[in-house]
Order: sequence, then structure tokens, then C-alpha cells
Amino acid sequence: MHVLGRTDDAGPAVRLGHYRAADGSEGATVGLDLDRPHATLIVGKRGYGKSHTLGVLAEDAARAPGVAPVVVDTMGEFGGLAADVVPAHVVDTPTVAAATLPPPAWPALFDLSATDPVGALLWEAAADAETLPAMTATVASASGSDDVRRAAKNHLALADSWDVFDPDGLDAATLLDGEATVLDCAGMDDRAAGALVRAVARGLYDACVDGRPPRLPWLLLDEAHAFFDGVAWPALETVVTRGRTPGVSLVAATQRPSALPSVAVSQADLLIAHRLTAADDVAALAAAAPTYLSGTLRERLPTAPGGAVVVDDATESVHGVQVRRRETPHGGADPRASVRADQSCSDVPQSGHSSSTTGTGVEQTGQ
Ligand SMILES: Nc1ncnc2c1ncn2[C@@H]1O[C@H](COP(=O)(O)OP(=O)(O)OP(=O)(O)O)[C@@H](O)[C@H]1O
Repeated sequence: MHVLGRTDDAGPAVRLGHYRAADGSEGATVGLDLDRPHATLIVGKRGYGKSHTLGVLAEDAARAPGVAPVVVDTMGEFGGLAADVVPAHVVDTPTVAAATLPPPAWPALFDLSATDPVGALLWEAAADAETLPAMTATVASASGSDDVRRAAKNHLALADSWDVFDPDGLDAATLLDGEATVLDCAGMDDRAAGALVRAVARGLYDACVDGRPPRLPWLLLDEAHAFFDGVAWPALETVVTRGRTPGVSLVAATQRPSALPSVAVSQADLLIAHRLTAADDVAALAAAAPTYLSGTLRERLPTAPGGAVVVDDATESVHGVQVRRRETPHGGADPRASVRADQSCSDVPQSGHSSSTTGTGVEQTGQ
């Protein structure tokens, strides 16, 4: 297998799929490096395979010795990774300790500035106390106006209602010491998910800076644009710009590359681009496209689901690829009304029931 993302032939790799020639013919098997840290960007319009490809990376990262993948699952699409095909488990209600968010993150969590009186009080409470109840007590005993104290208390009550803060929440050592982890954030408030991602990203980074963990972390984020402009961004920026030296990798998948900070695009050393049509998204990628890309990125972009262009900084090369099928169930398959209709037909008891007794009142064909 030819492996992109490296210039030697050592260490674990993702089996990504096959090379695909311009005429659509299939070539040799192609992989992606898992041995060294990478910043990988997966882009593409809806339904063209971003989550599928992220799942392919997660599957092989889960199997790779010395790699600890952590998948942030915002849509409940990656639970299938834990289907006993690869070593992985799902954390159904992921939590982190409130103290893992630094004081400046608390005003930002509620879109407040640090100079706003309420934002400043939240900052002080986070600097003084380590848990939400202790922060609330600090706020209650603070000097100043009742209105400011009340507003700060309400913000902390809202944070408490997200059920994402717990003194016994996830720590980096646990995430780095076992099989792949899927953090199920489906249905979670966006700000809570942002706080979780910030704490997890920072925790993994610090663990790699402070020590030599048994595995190198790979943080995989689907719908990444949601995290790149919120409370999670400072930690993600650290990983993107400084993660390689301590050994932290990031895989960010998004349908909106134009919504990412330009540094997130320019720092990616591996780009996997599925079909994209929006002019501003193509332009955002083209602006960061390396000089070794001959022709325009727009000309190279594939048109079918699962097809991708891989731009590899390590080998300074660009390749057409067909991504392989998933080995674990993909939870993000497009919902189809016709499939639902077929299923509900087969769910209907067959003995002695006319279509009217099913309660649908709709005549089904093909029965
Ligand atoms: N390489 C592939 N091989 C086979 N099927 C694929 C491949 N890539 C994607 N698909 C299928 O195409 C459909 C859409 O894929 P996917 O959910 O990954 O798209 P997406 O770009 O993440 O969309 P969204 O933004 O809506 O999440 C799914 O049914 C998926 O199984």
C-alpha cells in the first residue's frame, strides 16, 4: 500500500481506499500515515462522504498500536465504531470538570466580554473555585450590584443544566490509555459541546507536553465549523498550530471550509476534499492550495460520493482517491422516505389486516 502523509515506509497507516484515475479507473491501494502527528482537513458538501471518511480514519486509528483516537460525535453517527469490529467504546454522557475550563473561557462561554461586569464576575468565580456549586457560592458572596450577581448566577445555573460539568469528568489520562473513545454529543447544547471539546483538546495537548503518554492522541471532529468559532477555538488553535511537536493530531471535517479560520486551513498538512460546489468554499481552499497543485482545485474535485482529492504536504503531491467502504456501521446514511415506507410495510402484521386497519389509510403497492 502506498501511504500518503509520509516519505518513509514505517509505522501504522489508515487504509483509505484506492487511487482513482481521471477516467474513473481504480488503481493501487492508498493509505494515510498514522505514525506521526497530522492536521487533517476533510471537506465536502452534504452527502458526499465526509463523515464516512472520518469514520474510515477512526476505524484504522482505533486498531493502530500507539494511537488513541477520540471522536467527537455531534450527530450520533459514530456509535457503530463500538460494534466489536475495532477496539472502541462510546461515552454516552461525556462530562468534564468545570476547572478544566480556564477563567477567560467562562465569559466567552456566554458570549460575554471580560470587561462586561457579569463576564468579569464569572471570570473571578472560575479563578476562585473549581466546581459549579463553589463558583455559584463565590458569585453569591461577591460585592457589587444585585443585578450583576443574579445574572452571573443564572449563567452558572444554565451551565449546570447542560450536565456537561462534573468534577469526576473525563481526563486525558483515561482517553490516552485505552481503546478509541466516541464522545456522544448528540443533542448537547452547542456551548456545552464547545466547552467539552475545549477541555478535551487542551487536556490531550497538555498531557503530551507534560509527559510521554502511551499513545498519541488523534482528536476527530465532525461538523468542525461549529467548534472553530466558539469557546473551543483557543484550544483547537493550539492543537492546529503547535500540536505536532508534542504529538497531537487533529482531523476536522466540515462542509463549510469558508467558515473556518484561515489558519485552520493553511495549517492542514493533509487535505481530503470531496465534492464541493459553493464558490466561497472552493475559494477558501484554493487560497490555501499549495504551489505543487497543478491546475485548479475546482477542476480536480470529484463529483461522486466517496471520491476525493487528497493534497499531501509531506510528499507535495495531489491524488484522486476513492475512499473504501466502512467496516463498522455508518450511522449517517442518508434517510430515504422510500426505505422508511418499505420498512413500515414489513412492520405491519400480515394476518387479517387490511390497509385501513393499519391506521395509515394509505394503499401500499408491491405487497
Ligand atoms: N466511500 C464511500 N463508500 C461507500 N459509501 C459512501 C462512501 N462515502 C459516503 N458514502 C455514503 O454516502 C452517504 C453520505 O455520506 P456521509 O454521511 O459521510 O456524507 P456527509 O458528507 O458527511 O454528509 P453530512 O454533511 O450530511 O453529514 C452515506 O450513505 C454513506 O454511507
